[in-house]
Amino acid sequence: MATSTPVNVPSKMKAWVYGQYGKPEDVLKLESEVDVPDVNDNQVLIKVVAASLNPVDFKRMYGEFKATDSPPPTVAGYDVAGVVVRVGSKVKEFKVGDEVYGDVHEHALNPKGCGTLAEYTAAEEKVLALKPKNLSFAEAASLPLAVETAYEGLESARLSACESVLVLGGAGGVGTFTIQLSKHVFGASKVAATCSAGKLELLKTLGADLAIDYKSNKYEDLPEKFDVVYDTVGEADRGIKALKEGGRVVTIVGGQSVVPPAFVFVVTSTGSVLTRLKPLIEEKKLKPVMDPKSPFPFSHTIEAFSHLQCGRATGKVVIYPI
Ligand SMILES: NC(=O)C1=CN([C@@H]2O[C@H](COP(=O)(O)OP(=O)(O)OC[C@H]3O[C@@H](n4cnc5c(N)ncnc54)[C@H](OP(=O)(O)O)[C@@H]3O)[C@@H](O)[C@H]2O)C=CC1
Ligand SMILES: CC[C@H]1OC(C)=C(O)C1=O
Repeated sequence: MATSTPVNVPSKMKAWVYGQYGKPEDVLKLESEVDVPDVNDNQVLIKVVAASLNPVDFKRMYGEFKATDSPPPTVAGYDVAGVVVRVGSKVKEFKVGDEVYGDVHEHALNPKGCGTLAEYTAAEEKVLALKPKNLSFAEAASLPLAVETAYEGLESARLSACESVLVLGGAGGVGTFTIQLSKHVFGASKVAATCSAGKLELLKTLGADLAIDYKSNKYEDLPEKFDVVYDTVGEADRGIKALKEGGRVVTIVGGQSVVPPAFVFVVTSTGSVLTRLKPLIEEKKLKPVMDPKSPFPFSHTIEAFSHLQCGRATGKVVIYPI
């Protein structure tokens, strides 16, 4: 069992909380007397240094997943980077003082416990990893849910070395990691990706061999076809038309009719993916991509949500300092 020196932890904290489903600007409130979460035997308590936003945050707030959600009141937020201040009795991998990061909700559509848009959060040991020393807390907070979705989604599509991939939505939180992982981890022979005209060069620096301006090109009409299409924008049906014989479309966007060879993928948060990618992160072969407006200070979280909801964020929207 990890040994630890007790750290003074207050009983109350600031946190962004919503008591009912609705739009962030209507229901999300900064409260100052929220109970600091307890930790069970398998959890650690984290002093939050940075957090990042994901579309699932506002979709959950709208009530899109109410059938499987833990009902409000809810502390919002999935991604965290911070410092361990307390460990449960069965925690083995971490000790007080460790710098950690992760997506605290193992099952994105069935989230339980405290979110990360708070001064403290609690998380199961298995969803966390040690923060790479070459990443700031803000950079680290930008990775977990998006990079795990990119990695696990590519695994589910069985992208293998020397195969080709088309990423629909290459400039987003998930898309920027999907390009990098396809090239530098999965060894794709050809990586193509779509974005608007102003982001073409960014996608090439991330590893795209071909960046397609989706506003002036219909990718499914291009002569080149792909083994895998990774859809982050809800275009699985069009993606099928861009496939080679035997190809497959992995889509991460719900609410669309999806037929084989397309399938829907939903991320499972696990620190093991972050640990597996740690050498690549330390070698700078896998890099965080922060939206130019990031980071937003904790007090500006509503503005951060508005920016993310516009659907034009480039890379990740990060909340720092907290
Ligand atoms: N199933 C799962 O496990 C998960 C699902 N998701 C879902 O995946 C989707 C993407 O998430 P995330 O990457 O965080 O989203 P982002 O908000 O980060 O995506 C924003 C990006 O999308 C790009 N974009 C928007 N429309 C298009 C389009 N038609 N073609 C190409 N690019 C486009 C924009 O680029 P531009 O300005 O150039 O248009 C922008 O850079 C969301 O719906 C999210 O809910 C996310 C994570 C996990
Ligand atoms: C099933 C798609 C849903 O799951 C996550 C994590 C999102 O962001 C979604 O839209």
